[in-house]
Amino acid sequence: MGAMNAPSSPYRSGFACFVGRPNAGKSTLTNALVGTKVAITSDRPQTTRHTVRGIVHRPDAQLVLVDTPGLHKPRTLLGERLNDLVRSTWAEVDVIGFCVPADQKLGPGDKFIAKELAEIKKSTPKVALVTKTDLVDSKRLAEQLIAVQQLGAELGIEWAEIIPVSAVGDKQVDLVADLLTKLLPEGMPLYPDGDLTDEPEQIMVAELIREAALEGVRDELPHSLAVVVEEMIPREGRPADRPLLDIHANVYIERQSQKAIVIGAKGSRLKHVGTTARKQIEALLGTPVYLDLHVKVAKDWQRDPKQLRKLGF
Ligand SMILES: Nc1nc2c(ncn2[C@@H]2O[C@H](COP(=O)(O)OP(=O)(O)OP(=O)(O)O)[C@@H](O)[C@H]2O)c(=O)[nH]1
Repeated sequence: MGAMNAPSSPYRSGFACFVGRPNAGKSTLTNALVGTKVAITSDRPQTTRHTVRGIVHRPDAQLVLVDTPGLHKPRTLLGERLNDLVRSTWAEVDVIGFCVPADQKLGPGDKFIAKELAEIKKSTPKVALVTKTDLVDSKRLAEQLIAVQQLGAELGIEWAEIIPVSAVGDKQVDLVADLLTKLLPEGMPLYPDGDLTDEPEQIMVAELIREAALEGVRDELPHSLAVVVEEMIPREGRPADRPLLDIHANVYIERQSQKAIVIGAKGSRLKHVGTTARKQIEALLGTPVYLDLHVKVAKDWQRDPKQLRKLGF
């Protein structure tokens, strides 16, 4: 039978990244597509600092999602590095998804990013994703779809697709995967089946600690906190059925005065941060963890290239 039928569609593989202003729903959509929590989401902007990949495996395609930090107006060296990282990621991927939330009018932030997008080579397909459709009625959604269409026309971007999607409401998530994979080049699988992310574990662990340390004090320490996992080693002499992973991590802040905020009265806050992070790390790695946290001052690390390198930027 097979020989007479139209040839089956070729295997496709490649990279996609979602761009959009902070809080546009990029991480949540990545997680919904991959089906497991890989990127760190939060209801506060700019928590995604590292390139985190999620991998969608399909019988006929493999879609590797590269999650970038939000592009923003650089104020510090760190800001510039992040923007460079974003741009170099855009230039390398096979398809770009431009995310705009349905519940907010297009603003200068979206235009700033769309303008950058217009500069990316024509051969890279660009898809517009109107996210969070569960938050609006159909009239508002239609308006947003038109606004996105017009923004593209204004800037000379030809959208390969404009797709409304709700990651939280699980509406059209599969369609997004279908349409993105169709736009990928033909090619072999890039990762072994079953891999969900190639983000090194230490970076994911550091992200979880950073999230916990920022909880509730983001206004006081918005960008001045970095976490480095110094080591992760299985505790020696444990019985095979009761393993324990020792994790030593440093929380870096910029100024001595911020130390008190992180540590709290008699160390109460740091203890809470440690417990919260430990539970999440245990869930991520599937093993009991002993987490040892130290708070250190790295003076003005955002402006110092040597410190930035040490902190992984
Ligand atoms: N109602 C609803 N909320 C959503 C949806 N997708 C994301 N959100 C919420 O919007 C907020 C931001 O989502 P993220 O996925 O962290 O956004 P992001 O674009 O990755 O943000 P940055 O990492 O700051 O760039 C979170 O509170 C999410 O829960 C959705 O489909 N529906």
